[in-house]
Amino acid sequence: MATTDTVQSNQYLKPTCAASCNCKGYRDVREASTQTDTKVQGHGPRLSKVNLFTLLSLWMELFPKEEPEDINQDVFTRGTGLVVVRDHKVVGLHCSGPELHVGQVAVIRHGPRLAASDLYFSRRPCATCLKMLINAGVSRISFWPGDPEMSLLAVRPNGTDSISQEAMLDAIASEKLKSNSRPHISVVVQPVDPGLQQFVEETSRRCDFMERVSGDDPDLDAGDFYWKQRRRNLDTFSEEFLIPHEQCHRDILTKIGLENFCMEPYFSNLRQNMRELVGILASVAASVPLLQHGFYRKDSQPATSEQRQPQGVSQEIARHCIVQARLLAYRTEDPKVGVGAVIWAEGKSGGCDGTGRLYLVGCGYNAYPVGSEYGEYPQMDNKEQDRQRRKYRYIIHAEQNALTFSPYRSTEMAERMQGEEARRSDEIREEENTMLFVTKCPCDECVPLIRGAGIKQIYTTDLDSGKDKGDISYLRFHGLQGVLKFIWQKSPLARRASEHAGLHLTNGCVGKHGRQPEQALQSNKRLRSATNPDLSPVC
Ligand SMILES: O=c1ccn([C@H]2C[C@H](O)[C@@H](COP(=O)(O)OP(=O)(O)OP(=O)(O)O)O2)c(=O)[nH]1
Repeated sequence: MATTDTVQSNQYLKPTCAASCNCKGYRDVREASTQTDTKVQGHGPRLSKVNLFTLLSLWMELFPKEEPEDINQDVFTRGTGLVVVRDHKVVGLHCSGPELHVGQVAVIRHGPRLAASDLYFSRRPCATCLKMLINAGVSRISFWPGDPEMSLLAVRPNGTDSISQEAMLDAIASEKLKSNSRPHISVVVQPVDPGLQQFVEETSRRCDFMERVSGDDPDLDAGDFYWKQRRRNLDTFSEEFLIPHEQCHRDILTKIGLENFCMEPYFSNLRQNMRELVGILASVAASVPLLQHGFYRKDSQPATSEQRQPQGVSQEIARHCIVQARLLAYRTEDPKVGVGAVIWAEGKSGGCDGTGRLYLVGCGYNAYPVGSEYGEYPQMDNKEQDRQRRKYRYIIHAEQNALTFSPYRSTEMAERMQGEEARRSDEIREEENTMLFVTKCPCDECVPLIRGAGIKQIYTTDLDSGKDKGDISYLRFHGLQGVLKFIWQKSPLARRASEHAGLHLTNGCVGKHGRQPEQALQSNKRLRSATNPDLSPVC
């Protein structure tokens, strides 16, 4: 019989686990959610670590596919996203491959390193994956409580049978595996901080990427444009991740052993939390609209031997990775500005992952040093006041965290590896194309680190480039040699069209402070007809 934890006083759903799960529940999860996770004073609401992992898993399910969809998979198997976490740090981002389910991908990619990992799936994994993951010794398997990987919602093409025999057998087998397994297999969807949804909407609408979009087109009603993007995302993501009919959702939960969630108030709270998280994903994804903009090299870059380096990933993949970084930024500890960074590398051989040859090297957000008690360090950014009490000397930048927490750099991992293997895995590989995706122009402190670490390409916005803010400056980025810079800007095609139409364009150095006042932008509101997204590779 399933167990159900009590509900918190605010009537939000407390994370609960299904039958046979002996995890320590909410306390366990809170412990997993710190860098300094106490409520930050004077700070916007924050995404909990668990919800960040959950959102990243949903987003990974939507990773743009370069290969045609797998012809072997039937309509009942749904693509799934996965986040692998060790020591509370993300060490793998994956999605189902052309031939393999994402759980199998994780076993192949991480092997024995999966032991003691926590896995966050965008769907309840099928029995085939589950048995291998249990065998690999993972600590926890958490999944989004929607339609499972072996779909219970899919309809046969001829419409005769709504639930396949296979899916039912799989649900039974998964339950059996769960009840006999050591790892905690559960649903962990935490309540969203009050005000977080609104905070994410506002900050997404005004983030550097949107600033650039509105700065490039003074006639654009940026607010309206953003809301339309968000609405579209919300419709798509809701269809993908939510189950509109309550009874249908209850049926699915019951079939996958989560009948405890079907009771009130847990059921309503669960659905509310799921809706809020999908809303957050829709807002963040709307903040990097590919319609006329994308990541392109600056015209002004001189043609050098740099051009012999491998060219970049597709616009869709670049945007996907930047959205990952924007999600990470909602874990920031800076009271004013959140920054997120992800580093991906392109392996030499073809991968079994839905990400193709790309694999995660590291990710991070700006925060105080690990283990800090919040309040130990100054958080002030008022430039008029005492320099000793400002935040700048203490905050670890997003790129710095991403470089520090590479999956292969944990001490435990290094101890397990020996000799050449340890040496190679401990550094960014010279022969591979390693790419940094960061939501803010790298500052002068980070530029030499990026080059020194062997990053080959950067995808970012350059709104702050050229600025000297006293405590932090952005003067070295454009002079950074030997690293290809793909800057968020209008596509060359859209730029030419705008130039023809005589539109004013911001140059990357004007930045957000050079933008026209909001009021001026609001005048003459007119949504320019959106051209087709430029789907060509970045160049
Ligand atoms: O490459 C970078 C640059 C900055 N940061 C973080 C560090 C710090 O937490 C924050 C500072 O950003 P910013 O320059 O925007 O400072 P601000 O406090 O927002 O100042 P201003 O209001 O002048 O823009 O951004 C990074 O993580 N990576």
